[in-house]
Amino acid sequence: MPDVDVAIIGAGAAGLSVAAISAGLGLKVALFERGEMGGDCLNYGCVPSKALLAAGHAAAEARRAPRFGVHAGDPRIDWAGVRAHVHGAISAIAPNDSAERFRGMGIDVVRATARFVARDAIEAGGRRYAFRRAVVAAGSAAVVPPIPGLAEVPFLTNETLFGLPEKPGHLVIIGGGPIGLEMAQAHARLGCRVSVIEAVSIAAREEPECVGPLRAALVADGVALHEGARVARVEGDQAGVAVVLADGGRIAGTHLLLAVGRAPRLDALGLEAGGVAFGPRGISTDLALRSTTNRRVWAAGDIADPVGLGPRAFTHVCSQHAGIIARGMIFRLPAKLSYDALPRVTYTDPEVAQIGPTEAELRAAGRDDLTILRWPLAENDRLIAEGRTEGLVKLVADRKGRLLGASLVGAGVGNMAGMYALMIGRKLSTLAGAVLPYPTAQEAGKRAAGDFYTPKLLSAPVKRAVGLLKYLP
Ligand SMILES: Cc1cc2nc3c(=O)[nH]c(=O)nc-3n(C[C@H](O)[C@H](O)[C@H](O)COP(=O)(O)OP(=O)(O)OC[C@H]3O[C@@H](n4cnc5c(N)ncnc54)[C@H](O)[C@@H]3O)c2cc1C
Ligand SMILES: NC(=O)c1ccc[n+]([C@@H]2O[C@H](COP(=O)([O-])OP(=O)(O)OC[C@H]3O[C@@H](n4cnc5c(N)ncnc54)[C@H](O)[C@@H]3O)[C@@H](O)[C@H]2O)c1
Repeated sequence: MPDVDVAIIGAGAAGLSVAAISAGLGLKVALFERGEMGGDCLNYGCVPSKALLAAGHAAAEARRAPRFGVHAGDPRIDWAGVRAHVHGAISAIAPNDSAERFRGMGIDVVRATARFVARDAIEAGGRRYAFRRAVVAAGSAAVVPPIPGLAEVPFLTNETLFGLPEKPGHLVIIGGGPIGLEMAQAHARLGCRVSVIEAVSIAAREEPECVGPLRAALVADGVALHEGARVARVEGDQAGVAVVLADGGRIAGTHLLLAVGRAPRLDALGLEAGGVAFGPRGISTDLALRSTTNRRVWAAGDIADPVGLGPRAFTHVCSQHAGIIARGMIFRLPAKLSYDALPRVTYTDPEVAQIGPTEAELRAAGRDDLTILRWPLAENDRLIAEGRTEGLVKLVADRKGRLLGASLVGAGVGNMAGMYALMIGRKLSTLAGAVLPYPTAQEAGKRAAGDFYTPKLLSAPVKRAVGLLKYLP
């Protein structure tokens, strides 16, 4: 007889979502967490990084104010105040993810490391829990690459960066993906020297047309970008730490941050004992997020490696996964994961948002029926009024005008991502015909969508028809 209906390993965004749904539907749930409730997003990820960015953006706004005729002087950064804001944001959200709240839902929250000891049993805190179904939501951690010398120098990851008591004098960041870039801009705007060392090019996954404005903004913020740079080794330096490049270059700083990607937390899970197949990218699942080898087990969040799609490390993907698991595991309905309309936003200034695939990804998948529509933000009245005209909206549609992907760059464009996520697969006429409030940045997308129909609307047959219609009474 199983002890619990659902056993969940990990109380991050994914595990908490599955736990709340399962308990809400009356199932007996055990939730295992060895670290902080709320996982990465709350404690070491989205929340502190966005809070730090908010502080950096506030400083940048103060520096920008003279262009409006407003002179507040150069901002003074009080690092203790910045830290208080970051940790205040975590504390304000923490009750939502707390053990007390989840115990209040009737969930057995066990603060211990959990591991499979059989295909239908988990051990944690010295107790064995036989389960009907299990969900592995153990997340991912920062990759520590095999760079010579790294073991001998102090370095930061997302788990230690936000706990740093002192303001870094010169933050050297290895990796120019979303973590590296968000943290580079936040620290630069808060008065730190920042260098980013990127092996390929910054924001390499993003639409190249969107990366240009971001690169220009980072350089304007004073971030030293070293793209196409190969790290040969790291070593101690009188400044703190130095990164030596393969071309002989040397970048010395006070602090080193690693932001070179994520690896699934597969350690300590006893996946072999559970008969749960996994690979270097995570737990192998089908598109219903069910383990390919143990049909009692599902995976959710960063640790899931669904066949053909691969892992995606976003908090909103965790809730998408929870919905898929609820459908398949609890309701026994067909469930199939798709990232066709998945949004993602890098919260730099300007923000970069991608909804669905990029043009390059669609072309690589063999799509040759694409219509590309662009609208520069320089022609948007609201952004002109606010002095933030850099950026663009780029829409990729099929021949019939159905939206396949959208790429945005500009101030605050992340707030528009939801609208495009709803638009994926729909005709652009929905957006072109929508009545949007004036003046808003969203109008740029409506104008881009409208361009799909303009040539048809102004065609000779339509003009002829209008010519005849004018004679009607
Ligand atoms: C700096 C940074 C910024 C980010 N910003 C954003 C953002 O703005 N927007 C966004 O959508 N995403 C963002 N992300 C990604 C987002 O944080 C992750 O996708 C999300 O937190 C993953 O949630 P999860 O539940 O899969 O894993 P986690 O949050 O890592 O939770 C897994 C939990 O499992 C526990 N655990 C692991 N093994 C065991 C075990 N054996 N027994 C018991 N417990 C165990 C861990 O302690 C952990 O608490 C960011 C990430 C980082 C690092
Ligand atoms: N705003 C958001 O939604 C947000 C923010 C932060 C993180 N995240 C999630 O976390 C994930 C991880 O972010 P990340 O930035 O750590 O990883 P990433 O994989 O997105 O980027 C890592 C970068 O490091 C570079 N790199 C790797 N090894 C290197 C080396 N030895 N020297 C120099 N450069 C090297 C890569 O070329 C790549 O550009 C993201 O993919 C995303 O899913 C999301």
